[in-house]
Amino acid sequence: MTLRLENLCITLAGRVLAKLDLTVSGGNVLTIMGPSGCGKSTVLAALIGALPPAFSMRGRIWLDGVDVTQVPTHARRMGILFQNDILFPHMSVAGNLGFGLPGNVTARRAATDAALSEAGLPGMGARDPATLSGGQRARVALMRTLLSGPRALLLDEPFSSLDSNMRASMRQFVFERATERNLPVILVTHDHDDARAAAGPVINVMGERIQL
Ligand SMILES: Nc1ncnc2c1ncn2[C@@H]1O[C@H](COP(=O)(O)OP(=O)(O)OP(=O)(O)O)[C@@H](O)[C@H]1O
Repeated sequence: MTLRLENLCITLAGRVLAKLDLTVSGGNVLTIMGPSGCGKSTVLAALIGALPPAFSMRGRIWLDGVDVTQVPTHARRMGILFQNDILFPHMSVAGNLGFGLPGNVTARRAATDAALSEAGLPGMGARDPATLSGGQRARVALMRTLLSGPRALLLDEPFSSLDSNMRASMRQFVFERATERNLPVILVTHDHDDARAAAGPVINVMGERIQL
């Protein structure tokens, strides 16, 4: 799968905030870094089709050769993961994983069981998410996103609430899942170790290369 940002230009009050023209192919990670407030999260909001009204955008967004610029968020199939991604507290782990999944009970059960195993949590579907560790919750949040069948994965500081050991293993877990599924990934981070581990190009919101 391929994600292409064609001459994307995002403005806020007449000022250019971000300018990107690039392609990310499946299994590759593009990292966006830059100071607080420079527009990193705004770029991701534009990609999922949820740009706040204060901003305007020109250019096109392509997923696998399909122009999704005007496709509404729910139909766009961009998976996004945030820092401190919240699992629904009133649902079990399996309930979280199966939320919104199509198919009958048996099909949903099979999908959530497979996701639990992949997350290293086999048989833990009935658990209350509050009883999981931070790393376990992060893996469930990723698997929930992946179960929705995204065609690209956007990561907004998804590792920053984890301690450094957990952070390294979660990074590896996320990048492996994305590679297996051939998903293009855009990672927003402040962390140089994250950027190095991503092993792809590192740019700012103007598309300029950053040397680590
Ligand atoms: N809904 C909004 N309406 C108007 N301006 C906004 C809105 N959301 C963010 N901004 C402004 O847009 C700019 C970019 O914000 P954004 O959240 O994309 O930055 P960021 O690079 O992700 O920052 P951080 O690293 O702190 O998360 C900032 O100047 C911010 O104040």
